[in-house]
Amino acid sequence: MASTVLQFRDVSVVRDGNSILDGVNWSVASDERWVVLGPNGAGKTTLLQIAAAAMHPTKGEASVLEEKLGKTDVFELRPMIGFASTAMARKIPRNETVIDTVLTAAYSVTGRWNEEYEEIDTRRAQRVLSEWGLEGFADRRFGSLSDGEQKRVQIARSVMTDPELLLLDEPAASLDLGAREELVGLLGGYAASAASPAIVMVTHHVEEIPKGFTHALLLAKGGIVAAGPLAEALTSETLTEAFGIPIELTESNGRFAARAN
Ligand SMILES: Nc1ncnc2c1ncn2[C@@H]1O[C@H](COP(=O)(O)OP(=O)(O)OP(=O)(O)O)[C@@H](O)[C@H]1O
Repeated sequence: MASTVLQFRDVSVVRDGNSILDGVNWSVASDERWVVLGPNGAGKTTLLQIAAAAMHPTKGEASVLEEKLGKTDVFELRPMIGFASTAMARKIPRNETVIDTVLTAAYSVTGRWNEEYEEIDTRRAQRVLSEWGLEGFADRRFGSLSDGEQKRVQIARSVMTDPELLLLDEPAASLDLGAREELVGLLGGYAASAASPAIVMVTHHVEEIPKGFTHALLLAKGGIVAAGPLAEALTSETLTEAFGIPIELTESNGRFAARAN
């Protein structure tokens, strides 16, 4: 049976007197795959920071994996959350090998030092690499990889610990068309598996929504414009409202495209 992995009740985040998030009510179940869309500055990354137990709401209440933030040890919670973002990627040493980049997730560190890894960890890291199309890359240096390969390593790292919640902040940003399609295809396969955790992916482009994603959250100015099953929450009307320009959304075979109308 599905459990609730995220529960936001009236969540607000205030910085310098400005509401970055304003009264957000949102819940995510373990079998759901969410895309989060909205204009620059809408609060998407802030929302993801709370979901990652990396930030507390200023007001309201947020539960992550059924633990209330502020009343739980976030250091116990975080290993159960996979998080891939550009900020995270910046912490990975350029000369780290790909296998160590993935393996070190087991200790929540970046940069291998003196940790001891079990054979089972190494085997799991190798399996995860092959699942993300990275066979043969284990001994390559992270800094020598293409953007597309680096993005896949970051995701492989974030699923290494078998998380119960996977957060992806713009995983396809800066990728060329081929690399994007490869990544979106892999994410679609991952999303379709019942063994995969709940997924929340922030993106700027509806073209990057993989097949198999089930729900959408549209944010604007820190508030929710629409939230729910994809077919209801992601429409020309909701995109038009969120972005403040007339937008036409089209769908073909489970993939989306959008342009100004
Ligand atoms: N620590 C902070 N202090 C003041 N303002 C902040 C702080 N962190 C974020 N903001 C502001 O809050 C707003 C929302 O930021 P956030 O990064 O969550 O938006 P976003 O939707 O992810 O934007 P983008 O699509 O550009 O990445 C922005 O206007 C940002 O400048």
